[in-house]
Amino acid sequence: MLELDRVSVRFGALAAVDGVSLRVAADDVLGLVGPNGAGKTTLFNAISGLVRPAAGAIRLDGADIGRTPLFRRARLGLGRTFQIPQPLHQLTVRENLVVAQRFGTGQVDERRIAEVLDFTGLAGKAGRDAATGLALTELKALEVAKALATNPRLLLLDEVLAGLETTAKRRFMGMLRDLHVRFGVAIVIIEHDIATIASLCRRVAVLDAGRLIADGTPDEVFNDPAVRRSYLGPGGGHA
Ligand SMILES: Nc1ncnc2c1ncn2[C@@H]1O[C@H](COP(=O)(O)OP(=O)(O)OP(=O)(O)O)[C@@H](O)[C@H]1O
Repeated sequence: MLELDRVSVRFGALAAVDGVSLRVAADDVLGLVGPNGAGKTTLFNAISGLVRPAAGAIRLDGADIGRTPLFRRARLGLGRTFQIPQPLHQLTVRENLVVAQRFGTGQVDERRIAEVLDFTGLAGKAGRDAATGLALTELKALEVAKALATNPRLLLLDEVLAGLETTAKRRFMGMLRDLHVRFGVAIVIIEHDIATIASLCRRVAVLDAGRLIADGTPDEVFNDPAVRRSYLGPGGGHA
């Protein structure tokens, strides 16, 4: 469904994303990993329309969306979350979903919102102030809920699991697996923890200094000498 063809993003002299070609299929759960500053978030920004690539093509279902505005990409089925949850201040959880849904679909679908609140475990918190009334796990769930409210076919998840303690992380991973099956959404997830990626994803892509250096099953990728050198360090230990 999504095809990146030699995509590059530059900030001045820095090639933050450097000639990346990658395909994501409708049934993929793809892990995107790499050291800090490798270009993962920038790649998400290019796909979702927050930054414009200096070169290369981004295609969704074969159509070039490289110059398509952000909201239109959302309406084509691209959903994303942000690394640092930023709910709208002075709006409730439910109102945050309404705003996100209106942006991403152009309308408000109460049934979908109720379904998403229920699915993400936020139904009991729907009336809370989203910026001040939620714990970290709930804030992360709200990020996913906002994206889900827009009926995405592909969800880009930027470190949604980071900072969660073990039990909450396990529950959250279960929710992501269910989401993939129940809503038929393809997932690309940025995550630093290798064990998490290996358990959640059938496929892993590795970025290093803006370049894609590996793309395969977790087994293939994490045993690739180039990945071990660059991502895991010279000793091959955990990052
Ligand atoms: N708006 C910007 N202006 C200038 N440089 C930027 C900008 N955004 C990102 N960069 C730089 O681009 C490179 C890639 O950053 P990016 O945030 O995409 O990496 P990342 O792999 O997501 O890192 P992390 O794992 O730390 O989140 C870094 O060197 C970063 O400093």
